[in-house]
Amino acid sequence: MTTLDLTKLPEYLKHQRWFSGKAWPIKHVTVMDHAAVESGGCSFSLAVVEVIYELGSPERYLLPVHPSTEGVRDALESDECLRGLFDLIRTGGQVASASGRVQGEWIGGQDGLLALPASPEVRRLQVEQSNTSVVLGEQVILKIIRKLEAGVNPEHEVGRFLATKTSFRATPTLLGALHLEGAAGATLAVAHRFVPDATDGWKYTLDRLRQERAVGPRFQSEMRDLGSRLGELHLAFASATDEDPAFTPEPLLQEDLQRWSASIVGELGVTLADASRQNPELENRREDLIEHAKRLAQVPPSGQKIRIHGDLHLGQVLRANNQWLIFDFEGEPARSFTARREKYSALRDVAGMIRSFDYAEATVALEGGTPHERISTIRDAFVEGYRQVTRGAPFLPADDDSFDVMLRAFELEKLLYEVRYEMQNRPDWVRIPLQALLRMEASK
Ligand SMILES: Nc1ncnc2c1ncn2[C@@H]1O[C@H](COP(=O)(O)OP(=O)(O)O)[C@@H](O)[C@H]1O
Ligand SMILES: O=P(O)(O)O[C@H]1O[C@H](CO)[C@@H](O[C@H]2O[C@H](CO)[C@@H](O)[C@H](O)[C@H]2O)[C@H](O)[C@H]1O
Repeated sequence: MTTLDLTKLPEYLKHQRWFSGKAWPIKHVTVMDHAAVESGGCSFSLAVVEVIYELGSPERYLLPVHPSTEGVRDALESDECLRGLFDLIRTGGQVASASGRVQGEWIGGQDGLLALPASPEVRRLQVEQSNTSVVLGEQVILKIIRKLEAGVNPEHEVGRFLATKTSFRATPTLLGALHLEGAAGATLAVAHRFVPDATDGWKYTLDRLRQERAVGPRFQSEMRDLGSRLGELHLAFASATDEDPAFTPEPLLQEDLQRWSASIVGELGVTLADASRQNPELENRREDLIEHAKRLAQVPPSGQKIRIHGDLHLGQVLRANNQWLIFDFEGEPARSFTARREKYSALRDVAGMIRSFDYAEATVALEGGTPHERISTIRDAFVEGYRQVTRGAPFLPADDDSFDVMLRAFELEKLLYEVRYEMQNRPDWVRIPLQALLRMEASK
């Protein structure tokens, strides 16, 4: 691309909030594909660049930019350009790129456009994010993905499946997306229905825990509802037919249990080696924790593997109009798209949410509040709601013992992921999963 001064890009990238390679020396940046977009009164370059580091794997980023004398300027600072990108989505428009094309996709039908003016107001979200999200006309939330992954984007794939193939509506509906087709193919942006006056589940739960010394009947019933919504989501995933092979349930085999168990044992080795330096007490728990992980391999196989949320925690649910909505189907950011799209036991999501209750209680305790032992009540209410709607579902283990052993093993797996996540991202928080590891009761 002639108009982009590639020598200026390393400096530009290092100043961007969403650029995750700030700590690594960049060898060079190359353009994989680019398009000249002229839409909604704005013209800019939409480039996909590959950043090659001195060490480590290359990364791809989306750069919607205006070439300028200093190098480049972010085109998303302009409301006109944001509206231009959204226009491509809502009109299903396309623009040729150097080696493929940029293609808009609208699945929201005419209803999705009702009450949305031709030139909607743009409101930027005041959240620290690794993507850029804006609200358009208070109706649509448009997320422009900054760091691109090769392959099928799970957030788009899941949102599309739920919106077009199921009756599950406890999620902000996917309205459309923008894709780059061709050798550097990737989903560049997703548009969902914006839910006004929503509180995220993390804030909502912290407020409840700050206000209530004991878990009152209302909070308990809300947690039961949360469990039921998750159960309904899993029923929706499991309803897939052969038309959607990426979603159709598959039998859960002994070798799946063995593979998952071995992977948790491996993660224990790596994670405890690092974490024991911070808390040597962990070494005394090693054998018990390994036993927990190994019990997973001994469960008699029953049930199915299905698509799951994959990174479920309280920050991935919204509370609006006294209802829970589940969103953000991207999966765990540290895993590849292929790994995030794997079918798994549904209990992995149940375990993820249970871990989040512990985080919420620990956060309130760290603020100076005394822990009130409320977690088991919340957990029981959540699991009860889940079990109520999924009773007899073919994807769940056939007996209660297997359910319990599998759930504990997945809690351990999530705990280990959290220890690694916190050590890398928020070292002050690592004590939350570490304390939980120390508390995990000996395997029976
Ligand atoms: N459809 C929606 N309606 C209302 N608020 C939303 C919606 N989607 C996301 N949000 C808000 O925007 C924040 C960031 O969205 P998210 O999809 O989690 O982006 P990211 O994956 O970049 O973190 C969420 O924490 C939530 O508060
Ligand atoms: O929301 P993301 O998809 O980026 O998920 C990542 O970040 C989460 C933190 O924001 C992290 O979640 C962990 O902290 C939460 C509290 O902030 C807690 O509720 C979760 O239970 C805990 O796992 C998540 O693991 C990570 O993938």
